[in-house]
Amino acid sequence: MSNHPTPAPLLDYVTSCALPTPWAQFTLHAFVEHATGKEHLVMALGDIGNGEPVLARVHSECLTGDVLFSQRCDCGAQLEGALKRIAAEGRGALLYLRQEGRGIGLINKMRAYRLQEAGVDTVEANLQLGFHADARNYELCLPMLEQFGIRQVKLMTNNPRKIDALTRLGIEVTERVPLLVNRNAFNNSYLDTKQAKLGHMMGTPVAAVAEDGQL
Ligand SMILES: Nc1nc2c(ncn2[C@@H]2O[C@H](COP(=O)(O)OP(=O)(O)OP(=O)(O)O)[C@@H](O)[C@H]2O)c(=O)[nH]1
Repeated sequence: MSNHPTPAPLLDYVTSCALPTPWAQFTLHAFVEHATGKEHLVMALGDIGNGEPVLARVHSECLTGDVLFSQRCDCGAQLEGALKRIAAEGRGALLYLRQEGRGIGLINKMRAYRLQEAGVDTVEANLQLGFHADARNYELCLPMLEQFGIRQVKLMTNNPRKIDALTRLGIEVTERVPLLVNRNAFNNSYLDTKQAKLGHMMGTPVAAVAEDGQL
């Protein structure tokens, strides 16, 4: 018998409901994180527990982009693009993690935006405020994916850190699906900085989410 105690669970699965969207009727699942009380979500579609790799997105909360239509980032368009792709495939999962502002929160992200308005880039702004360039970790993804029996994902991301993080957690990323959407005059230099300083794989951008969901 092992002397190692079983690690305490990071979060609890709480409940689910139907979530009709313009593209498909998802099931919304809610978890509560023990350490913070934050409510993390999974939008699921189709039979995601059948052992086949699941088209998946790990999406960090961005209230300004996801809800308030901000063009300063690509977050809202990525959220919409990912859901459209899952709907088109008829199967997939979007993990909605409450990691606003790359983990520094909304108010601090707004402070970082003010610094960017004064000329510094998105990474330097975080550092000037005393934060890491990217304060996120992805350990919650493991129990969230395990809840549905998901061990392999086709991950919609441009961020190599997400692929590394999931791989280290024991989730196999069988494929990376680029999510290049909504480069515009307001977020152009932000996206360039992500590529130059955070290692994002930005490839050839397209202007916007296409009507048919093909990105
Ligand atoms: N601190 C900070 N956070 C930002 C800024 N712009 C967007 N964010 C946050 O960054 C997170 C999204 O990160 P991104 O770098 O766009 O994307 P990613 O999640 O790393 O990678 P992808 O999977 O390719 O989208 C969200 O939590 C946003 O709120 C910014 O200028 N400063």
